[in-house]
Amino acid sequence: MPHDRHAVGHSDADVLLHAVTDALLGAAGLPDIGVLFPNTEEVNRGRDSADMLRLAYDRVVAAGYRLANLDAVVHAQRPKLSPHKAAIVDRVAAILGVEPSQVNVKAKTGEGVGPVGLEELIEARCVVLLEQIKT
Ligand SMILES: Nc1ccn([C@@H]2O[C@H](COP(=O)(O)O)[C@@H](O)[C@H]2O)c(=O)n1
Ligand SMILES: C[C@@]1(CO)OP(=O)(O)OP(=O)(O)OC[C@H]1O
Repeated sequence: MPHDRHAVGHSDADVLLHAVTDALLGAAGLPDIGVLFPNTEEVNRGRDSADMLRLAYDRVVAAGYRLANLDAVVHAQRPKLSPHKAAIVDRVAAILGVEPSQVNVKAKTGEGVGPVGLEELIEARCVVLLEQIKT
């Protein structure tokens, strides 16, 4: 999405995909993204977060779970996410190989105050519901 700022990270710093990744891993009782993909390893420099999300979800499935649905919120003063929400949902669903109806993405400004409102950072939170894969 075009913007005059960018997030800083060791990987590609995709805040939303990292939140989704950590929520999936956490719900399955697995180690977090920083343990699976340490920021001390060169292989993870500039790494595509979609790739990490895919691998993390493979771990979740291997642990016996699959996604029922997820709900994420991006806290960002700018840019406006609304025009892009459907594309973001479709992209997250495609990465995970699930239906777009299983993915919900919301956005909140910081109402102009605090680190989000002053555009010092953006953050994302995500909750997921997993179901056990019946064997
Ligand atoms: N980066 C953002 C932030 C918010 N929105 C949408 O704007 C509406 C109002 O947001 P408030 O934080 O003032 O409640 C709301 O519908 C958000 O989804 C956005 O698109 N992009
Ligand atoms: C995934 C990693 C890999 O470098 O990426 P970062 O962009 O540093 O993102 P963050 O979520 O702060 O920490 C986890 C890192 O291990």
